[in-house]
Amino acid sequence: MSSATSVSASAMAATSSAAAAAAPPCRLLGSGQAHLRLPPPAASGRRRLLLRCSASGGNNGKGGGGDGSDPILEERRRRRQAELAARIASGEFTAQGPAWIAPLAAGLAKLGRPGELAAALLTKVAGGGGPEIPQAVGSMSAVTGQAFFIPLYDLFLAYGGIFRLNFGPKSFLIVSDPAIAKHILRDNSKAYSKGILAEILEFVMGTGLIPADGEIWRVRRRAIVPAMHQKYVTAMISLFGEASDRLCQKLDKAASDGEDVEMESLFSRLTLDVIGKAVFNYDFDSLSYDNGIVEAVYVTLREAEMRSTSPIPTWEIPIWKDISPRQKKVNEALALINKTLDELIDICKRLVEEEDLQFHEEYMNEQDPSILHFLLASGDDVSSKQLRDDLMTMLIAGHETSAAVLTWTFYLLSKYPNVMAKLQDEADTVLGDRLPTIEDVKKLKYTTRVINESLRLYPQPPVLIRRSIEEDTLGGYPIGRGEDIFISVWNLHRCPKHWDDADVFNPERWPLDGPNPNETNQNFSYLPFGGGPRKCVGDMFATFETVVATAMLVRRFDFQMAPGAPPVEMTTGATIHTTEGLKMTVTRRTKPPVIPNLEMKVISDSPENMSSTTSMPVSAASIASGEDQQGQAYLGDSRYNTLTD
Ligand code: HEM
Repeated sequence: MSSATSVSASAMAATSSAAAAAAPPCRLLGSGQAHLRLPPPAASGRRRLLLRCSASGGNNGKGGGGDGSDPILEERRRRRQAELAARIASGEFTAQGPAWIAPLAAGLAKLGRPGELAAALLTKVAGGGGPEIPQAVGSMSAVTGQAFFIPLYDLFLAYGGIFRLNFGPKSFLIVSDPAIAKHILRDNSKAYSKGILAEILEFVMGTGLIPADGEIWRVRRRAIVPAMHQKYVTAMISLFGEASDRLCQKLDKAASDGEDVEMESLFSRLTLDVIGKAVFNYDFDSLSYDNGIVEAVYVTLREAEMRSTSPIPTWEIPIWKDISPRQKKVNEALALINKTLDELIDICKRLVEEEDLQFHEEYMNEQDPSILHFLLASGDDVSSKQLRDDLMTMLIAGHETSAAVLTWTFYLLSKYPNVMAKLQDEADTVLGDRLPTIEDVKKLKYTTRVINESLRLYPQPPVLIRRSIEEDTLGGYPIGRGEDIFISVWNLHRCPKHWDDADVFNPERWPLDGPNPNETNQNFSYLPFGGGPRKCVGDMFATFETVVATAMLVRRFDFQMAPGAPPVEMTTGATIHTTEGLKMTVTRRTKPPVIPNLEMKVISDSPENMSSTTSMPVSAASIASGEDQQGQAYLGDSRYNTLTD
């Protein structure tokens, strides 16, 4: 078990202080040995329905792929699940108090120590009132020992699409219902901020697009999204191909030398190299070297993860934060990254001044197609600090996510050889030995479905975080301001009510000629890139990137779990990591003859066959024009301006 994924007494103690109101989500759900007790759920119709779902075969949140192929993991998972189920059934998790208690207690707790005591007293004495939002209170031992989003699944099956999770005076709403998710993310998004997420990411992303709220977010989103226009994404295909080819060369050597490879770290390097070039035209070349800047990026990323899972916010302790060797290292890393970004911004400014290109909607400098170049050429009136925040945000957002998608895709492929064989057939037919073009990518339909399905089983990130900044009604329950909310994408993507064989990796569930699955056509049961105005700006980029890498790798190699590889279990940072890496044996494939498949059709460009912003050129065009396929605009349009005004 990773200490990063359980909740500790100190974490809960931390949550009860004003400082900890700013604590990161995983830290709060976080790590340790404390005991969470959740109340018997209100006997609502919804809960009974979901309990039936559970009996129909719900998940499990097992480590690894959910295929039951590792008997040790399976046994461990079964034991945990049985223990949690027994505790839920015993009523240990069910609070009797009315739902207004927890928000009131949370408010009191923010008033300092006396408020905390009053909150604890209130929580203790309140009981027996008419149950409203199903509540879970108490100790956390039942949910320790695994990534924090996993036990939330069983609680969801027991308590329903919205329930409250209380730790002492701190409480969270856990949302796993598509209609409620849609309401928060899209229909009433103006009533929600990024809350805890913004607080924890501030040190590294500042007011970049992910943590930013309100006017800053609106202005920055309007500036950045147009940079990812169709021509840009098309140009990126070559970049994806070249970077993937460098990884192939590395694997080729490993195959010759008979060495096993740790694919998770290689995918991380692949996507770092890609995003550096794509965002600010910097070649980290991390697949070849470990230079200072690469190390600085990883120090910063690990720090962000540590802060989101640590029970004690040591980085906030006066004096200690200045003398701690760890914080010193982080500060040095950040200083180096900032210096490098400042230099890149300066170089790019000079290039823009010298160039003779007219700026237009699909402006792109062929030598430097980066987002930074587009922003500067567009005359984006922004401070260097804000520009750095934006670049850093995209570096992180577009790096770990894509790496995690590739890691779990290859893990799944190692467990499902029939899928791997179909994938290889498609790559042989479409690609041969060429680097992919945009036309090829459109033909890699099965590969796209494999990525769609991998993202269903392993959403990155597994939870979305919001805080209510206005009163609202969720699932029929009134909620106040200041509620911290976790939308469990993991639960949505594995809900047995919505998915047949929810835990099975089955790319065939998405017909090849059907629309590309997205939150709109799946009615918010499928949210791989979020939804509403805060939807991922890099969805199409990331889909193409992972499709190209997957197709090129399986075209050249067979992948198997290495003999004696550690079991693949999950732990969380911002995305789902493995606990001990993904150690694989790669073998060169003997090339089968390429038989052209005349049946192979290009994915249609017709709007009804497209995702809202994922995947294909129509989508790119619509992003450039600020619209999705439903004609809803995502930036710079009156609808979302109104929402954020
Ligand atoms: C497979 C890879 C990726 C996945 C699964 C992914 C997923 C997501 C999700 C779920 C969100 C919504 C977060 C929320 O609502 O709280 C998001 C937002 C975002 N993503 Fe991605 N992302 C990926 C790749 C990328 C790439 C490559 C970039 C940049 C090039 C990027 C940039 C962003 C940004 C800037 C936001 C914030 C948008 C806003 O708040 O307006 N992402 N991403």
